[in-house]
Amino acid sequence: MLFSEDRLVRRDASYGSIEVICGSMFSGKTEELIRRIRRAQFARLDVEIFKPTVDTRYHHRDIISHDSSHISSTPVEHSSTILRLGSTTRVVGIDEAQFFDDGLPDVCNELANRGLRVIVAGLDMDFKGRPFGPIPALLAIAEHVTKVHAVCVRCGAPANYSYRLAGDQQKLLLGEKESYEPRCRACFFSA
Ligand SMILES: Nc1ncnc2c1ncn2[C@@H]1O[C@H](COP(=O)(O)OP(=O)(O)O)[C@@H](O)[C@H]1O
Ligand SMILES: Cc1cn([C@H]2C[C@H](O)[C@@H](COP(=O)(O)O)O2)c(=O)[nH]c1=O
Ligand SMILES: [Zn+2]
Repeated sequence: MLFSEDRLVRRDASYGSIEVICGSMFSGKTEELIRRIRRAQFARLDVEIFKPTVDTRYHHRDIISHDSSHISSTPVEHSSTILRLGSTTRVVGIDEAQFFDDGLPDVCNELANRGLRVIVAGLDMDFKGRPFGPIPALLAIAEHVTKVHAVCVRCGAPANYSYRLAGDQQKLLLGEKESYEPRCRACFFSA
């Protein structure tokens, strides 16, 4: 089902909401985040977008999808910095949220309680299939959750796992196709 924004048009509501877009690598999280942000911009709402400074893969500032869509963002070290928003900001986008500290859910709650629409995108699982960073807590407190799927590179089924090709065991390993493959459950666990 396509995500519907019809319920999000009440501009005078005193409370906002949290939306989470999650899934594996290559599942379209960033594309979906950019799509929602662009629609908010078409509605002439002030938007601010953040990403963690640790994600410097493609560009220092921009958020760039695997299909080269891009949008400007502000890299921040710590989630609390996101609270220093402009007073006219109505919509906040956050990409690669799995890399943020555990304070991110509280930050999102505070923004939503101030009346902002908060849209968060991030990996729900790491390369071992374990919940990743603050994403599980965000899934619990979000009003709206969208899980998107890539295409399993082995069998073509919907993929919800990010299989790491490299042997490194540390949680943080930036990369794309040279280091990771989106895989379905069967292909992930039978590797
Ligand atoms: N195996 C795959 N399954 C789906 N999309 C893929 C795959 N490999 C490459 N892509 C590309 O990745 C794009 C999604 O990129 P992106 O939004 O950056 O994903 P994510 O943020 O979830 O990693 C797709 O539109 C497609 O062009
Ligand atoms: C699974 C997994 C991923 N990463 C890194 C690899 C990429 O740089 C990003 C995810 O980017 P995407 O926009 O979702 O494609 O995260 C990691 O560091 N550790 C992992 O376990
Ligand atoms: Zn598969």
